[in-house]
Amino acid sequence: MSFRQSAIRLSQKSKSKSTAWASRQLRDPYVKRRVADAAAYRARSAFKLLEINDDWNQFLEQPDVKAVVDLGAAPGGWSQVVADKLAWGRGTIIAVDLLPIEPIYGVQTIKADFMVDSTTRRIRELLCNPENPKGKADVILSDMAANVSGNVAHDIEASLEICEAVFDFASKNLRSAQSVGRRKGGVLLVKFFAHPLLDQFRDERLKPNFNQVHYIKPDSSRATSREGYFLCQGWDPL
Ligand SMILES: C[S@@+](CC[C@H](N)C(=O)[O-])C[C@H]1O[C@@H](n2cnc3c(N)ncnc32)[C@H](O)[C@@H]1O
Repeated sequence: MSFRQSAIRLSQKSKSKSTAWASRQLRDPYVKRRVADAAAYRARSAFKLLEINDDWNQFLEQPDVKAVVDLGAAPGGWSQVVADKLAWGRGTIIAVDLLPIEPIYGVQTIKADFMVDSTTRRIRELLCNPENPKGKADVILSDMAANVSGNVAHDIEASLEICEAVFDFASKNLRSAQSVGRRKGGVLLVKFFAHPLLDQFRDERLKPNFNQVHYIKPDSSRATSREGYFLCQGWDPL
């Protein structure tokens, strides 16, 4: 087959792929809701956080929750949900992403790579204020995901690296259940890609250090995706 024929085949294939994507988008109830909703969230992923928060004792709405860090936040759907739950102005919300985030009232944004030390230092500086002199976070959210490469081993390794870095950050910056006086105080919600190595991460890192750890696959997360979330409540370090 000539190069031209192959190119035509490829373009037909990618056309049918993009048609399939478009028709899936049109059928997706969460995309429909986002388009129809007057308060339109910036991203479909906002519905995942709304669903998880509703299903798990509204952890974002607890009166002692005053500082939230949202990692991998662009375009800002989760931060919009958090700003809403924290009544647009109560407390500190810090959103971090490699990509720019359009301003959201009540949210401070950092455009940087979370995986470098200067970014975690910057987050800590923003968390520290007279009401929160120790600069602790009550909730840390991570929807961070590296670009999918198609190479499963590489993608799993990238997910594990992100989860480890998020856990390390949480271990230094999350308010403990004891200091809040609530068994479920100090919450980490972190996205991962399903693999036995991530189960090991949950068993060795998360379970010994939180009072409760749940595996969550929200209804609004596509069934075909390997993504899941660990919801960890009650930071109680060993
Ligand atoms: C699924 S999107 C997040 C969607 C977001 N929760 C929302 O509701 O709008 C994942 C994000 O992780 C970000 N990301 C991936 N690696 C990152 C890193 N090392 N540092 C900061 N952000 C990162 C990507 O740029 C991307 O915007």
